[in-house]
Amino acid sequence: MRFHIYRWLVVSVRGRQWCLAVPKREAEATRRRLLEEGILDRRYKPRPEGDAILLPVAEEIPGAVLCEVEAVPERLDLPRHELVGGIAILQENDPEGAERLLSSRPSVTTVLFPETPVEGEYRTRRFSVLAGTPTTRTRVTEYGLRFDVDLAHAYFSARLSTERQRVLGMMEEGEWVLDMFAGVGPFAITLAQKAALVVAADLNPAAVHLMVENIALNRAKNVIPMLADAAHLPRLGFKPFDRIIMNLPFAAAEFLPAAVALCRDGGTIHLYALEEREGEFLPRIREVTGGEVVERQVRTYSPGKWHAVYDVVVEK
Ligand SMILES: C[S@@+](CC[C@H](N)C(=O)[O-])C[C@H]1O[C@@H](n2cnc3c(N)ncnc32)[C@H](O)[C@@H]1O
Repeated sequence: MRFHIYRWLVVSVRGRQWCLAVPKREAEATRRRLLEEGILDRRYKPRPEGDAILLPVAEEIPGAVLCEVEAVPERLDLPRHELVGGIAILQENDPEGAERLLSSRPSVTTVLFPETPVEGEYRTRRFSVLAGTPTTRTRVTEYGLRFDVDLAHAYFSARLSTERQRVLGMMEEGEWVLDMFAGVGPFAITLAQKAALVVAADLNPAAVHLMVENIALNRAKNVIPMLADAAHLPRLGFKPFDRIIMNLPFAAAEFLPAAVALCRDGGTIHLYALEEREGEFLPRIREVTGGEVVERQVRTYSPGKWHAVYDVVVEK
């Protein structure tokens, strides 16, 4: 993600908080992106400064500066959390904070704490229930689509909603799309709105099970779900795809030769990768194609690491 930053340091004695200073015309779109990524610090009020708006952020992300901002009194005592449908995921194991959150937010029915990071081949986490209904299953509404998710059994991130819309915006009507690591189907079902056909594969039976339900829920009749290892897809004799989604940030680069084999000349691959320096995966991409590559930051992952997406035009 790229922000247009006005660089200056606002010095004050109290209430100093990391903020992004963004031009007023971009403030609302940036605020929404930061909110989706769980980076906006809603304990503090954004405020105008000259021709910019200062948006409080929860961590020192690139371009953030220390500013004085006013607290939002009624939210001060709510723990930091990420919302996925009716589930709130806390960053800290705080059962009392979980109860406060549950009673102050009518849309939240369950509060979870992740006992593990995202791990394993299926990219899932283990959770403990801190408050509310003991479940890891919920329904997410995203840009008019509905996705049933089970956070303990299949990967899902609400923080990628803007990214899915970005890719949808790049598409032409009638494209053939392949989602190699489709999870419960959020990319596949979103892109099906413009595609002629979407083939959506995943190795995790629980993810494919939910994807089948989500296809039906959204009446996406042009999505074909598959329980499959992406490595086998080139052997299945598909017509070359116009667009390929590779959202397996820890290992997607290993599948690049398979993706290039499955893509038509002039088609686009969206490769998601976890990186520590800009352009880290460019040499891997250059091993398989010489086409145009545009890289952008999707979201921060941990200090010094971020999720990047490479939009790669395949040249054969
Ligand atoms: C980071 S998740 C992305 C899911 C989905 N695209 C989304 O955005 O919600 C990666 C997915 O890849 C699946 N996966 C891992 N290795 C795979 C493989 N070799 N072939 C197919 N799917 C695989 C996992 O089960 C997981 O659901």
